Amino acid sequence: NPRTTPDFGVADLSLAEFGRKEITLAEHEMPGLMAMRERYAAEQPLAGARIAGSLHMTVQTAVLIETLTALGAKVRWASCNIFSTQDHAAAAVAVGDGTVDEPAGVPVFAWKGETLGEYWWCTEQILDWPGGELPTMILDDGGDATLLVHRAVEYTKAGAVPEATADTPEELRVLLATLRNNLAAQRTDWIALANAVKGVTEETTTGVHRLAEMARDGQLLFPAINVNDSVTKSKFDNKYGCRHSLIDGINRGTDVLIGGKVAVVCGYGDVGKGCAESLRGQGARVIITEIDPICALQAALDGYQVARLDEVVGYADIFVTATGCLDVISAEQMSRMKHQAIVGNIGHFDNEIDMAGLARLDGIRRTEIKPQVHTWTFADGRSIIVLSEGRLLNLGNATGHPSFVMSNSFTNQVLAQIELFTRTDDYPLGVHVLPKHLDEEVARLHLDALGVGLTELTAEQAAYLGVPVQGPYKPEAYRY
Ligand SMILES: NC(=O)c1ccc[n+]([C@@H]2O[C@H](COP(=O)([O-])OP(=O)(O)OC[C@H]3O[C@@H](n4cnc5c(N)ncnc54)[C@H](O)[C@@H]3O)[C@@H](O)[C@H]2O)c1
Ligand SMILES: Nc1ncnc2c1ncn2CC[C@H](O)C(=O)O
Repeated sequence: NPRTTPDFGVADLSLAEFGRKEITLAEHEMPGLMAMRERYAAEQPLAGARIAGSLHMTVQTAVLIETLTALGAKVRWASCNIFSTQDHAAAAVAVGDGTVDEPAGVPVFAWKGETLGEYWWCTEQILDWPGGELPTMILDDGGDATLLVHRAVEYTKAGAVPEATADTPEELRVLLATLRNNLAAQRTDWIALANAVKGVTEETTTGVHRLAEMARDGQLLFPAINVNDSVTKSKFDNKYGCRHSLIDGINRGTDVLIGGKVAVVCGYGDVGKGCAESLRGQGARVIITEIDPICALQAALDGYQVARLDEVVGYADIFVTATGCLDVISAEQMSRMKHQAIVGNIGHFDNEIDMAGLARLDGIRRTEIKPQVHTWTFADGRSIIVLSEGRLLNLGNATGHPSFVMSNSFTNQVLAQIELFTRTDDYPLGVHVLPKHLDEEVARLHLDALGVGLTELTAEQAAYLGVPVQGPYKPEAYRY
């Protein structure tokens, strides 16, 4: 790749100084990660671990990476989205304690604005360790690194990579081409690599969905920890993180006044709840679409109109998909939207909005306003504004969630990496969650920073509730 120095694939190493300044600010806002460094500095629980990381290469992720290395791990990193990298963070991690001329940090293969071919090339690099070493852990967000390993093993055993079909999504079409080249070059013994991997820790809802399907179909090659369903991840990052970063993306992308407008949020799960609150907080009249009667009822009792998309597509001003599903907004529905309606997605993948169908409409014309902001003009002259080409707009048009909420998510990632690397036998093939006492510990690590005064249970109260004085305080089935 033309942008790639021999060991480091970042956009511009000279941005490292700026990145380091923002990483230093972020560390102060990430008490959970900094506590991990303090608590485990002597023990070095990740010594010997070789972690292949595929997660948005942001300032917050830089603090995660440098926490993993502080605990003894060796790391190689790529982003899990072509638009989400913050180039100054990538440069700072790559330079590390070295210099721009002699970077000595973590090999990073990520830059904002990757092509799909570059994206899968970067993902190959985090699995291609020097000196014949193999990765022993994967840290994934959305499951693309895990998918590449599983497909590479499958095609190695089959002796060929299948051809794409007419309806193969572009992302997977490029993956097939990448694997065809990789297997032809015989650079990697994928079966040995999969056997070397002790397990994967998965960040997000959609990645967990993929893992559950692989486990159900008996295809999982190594155990997984579902980090997303730690309460201190999904009930914080997914909700409060999106509450913060959704409007950041809309504002930076369009500068349109949200107040007074009609905004549609598709999906009222953890992410949709944060999005709806965010838009209502700006004075928008928020309408929810949902398929699940329970979430639809929640939305209604939270005071939102709940409607079918077709009923509102002609008069709403802003549309946000937050479902983890596919084809939520069709090209035909976009063709019925108001002039300059804003359309964006905050779900993990770009299949929530039918961008391919939009591009196939007769007479459609795409105009770049600025990177990650495009107008799509229909034959009759009306246009819509699409953010980040249908990819997650909070990281494509803005900088994603703030450090404090990512500290909760990433402290779970560090604990999950330690659990899976040091206690592998406790995690048989399948998809697991962290025990509740660790979830509560993550919350405890973030209370002081907010001045929280936590009430202590007396022994009598604990006996009455039937819980230990120090917790866990809730049964596994409890829904926070
Ligand atoms: N951009 C980010 O920073 C960020 C952060 C966390 C999660 N995510 C991603 O956001 C997506 C949603 O995550 P979540 O944790 O809220 O999942 P969730 O399962 O809690 O919520 C999704 C909701 O969408 C609903 N839904 C599904 N298909 C629908 C459809 N066709 N129309 C309307 N509603 C539909 C479901 O019933 C569910 O209530 C996932 O892809 C996840 O990986 C993104
Ligand atoms: N600031 C961020 N850094 C890294 N990843 C981020 C950031 N904001 C949102 N994300 C997406 C990860 C999130 O936990 C998810 O579940 O997708």
